[in-house]
Amino acid sequence: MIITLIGYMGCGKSTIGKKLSEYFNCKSIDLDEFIISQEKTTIKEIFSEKGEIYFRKKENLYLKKILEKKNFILSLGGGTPAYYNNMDLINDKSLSFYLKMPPIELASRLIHEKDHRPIIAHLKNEEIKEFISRHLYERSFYYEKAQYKITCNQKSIEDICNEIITITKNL
Ligand SMILES: Nc1ncnc2c1ncn2[C@@H]1O[C@H](COP(=O)(O)OP(=O)(O)OP(=O)(O)O)[C@@H](O)[C@H]1O
Ligand SMILES: O=C(O)C1=C[C@@H](O)[C@@H](O)[C@H](O)C1
Ligand SMILES: [Mg+2]
Repeated sequence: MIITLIGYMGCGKSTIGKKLSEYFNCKSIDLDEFIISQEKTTIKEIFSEKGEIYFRKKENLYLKKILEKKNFILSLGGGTPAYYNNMDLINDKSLSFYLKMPPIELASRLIHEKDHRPIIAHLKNEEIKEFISRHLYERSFYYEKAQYKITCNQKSIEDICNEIITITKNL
């Protein structure tokens, strides 16, 4: 079984992915970390040296490569679903879960962690909330293609993992 976790930056994909992999006793793969290890540089560097289009090409390439494997939890990048035919590939090969969070909560998390996230690094703190609201609205079209949607606001990491586990058990 492959479980993919989808959602905006800061919604908890990496954290939930690691926890679920402990429960299912399988590997957890983080697409951003996979890209960093394969390209031997940071995402920030890729964006500034080679540009976003190069990043999106590599992201699509590594996604396809990872989806050839079996039995793992995959935490996607925040933008992965919005490019190429990535959502079709994801839904074809895995059980996809959208970790849904309101922009206000995402903004309060990301305001402290924006430096290594090139999409928001240039924004002033007071601009972040509005940017995320608009960006999330645009991205939602793709995120909503996930097979399952988990409302994550006000829920603990454990509660979110339990919801995902329950869904997979009832399949
Ligand atoms: N349900 C939760 N309750 C409280 N804190 C959480 C929860 N989920 C995640 N966090 C915290 O929010 C921050 C962002 O989480 P995480 O890095 O897992 O998000 P992400 O979706 O992988 O982000 P990115 O797309 O930038 O990689 C972390 O500091 C994490 O500990
Ligand atoms: O939302 C986005 O477009 C991104 C999210 C991150 O996970 C990284 O994949 C990168 O910083 C781009
Ligand atoms: Mg992450």
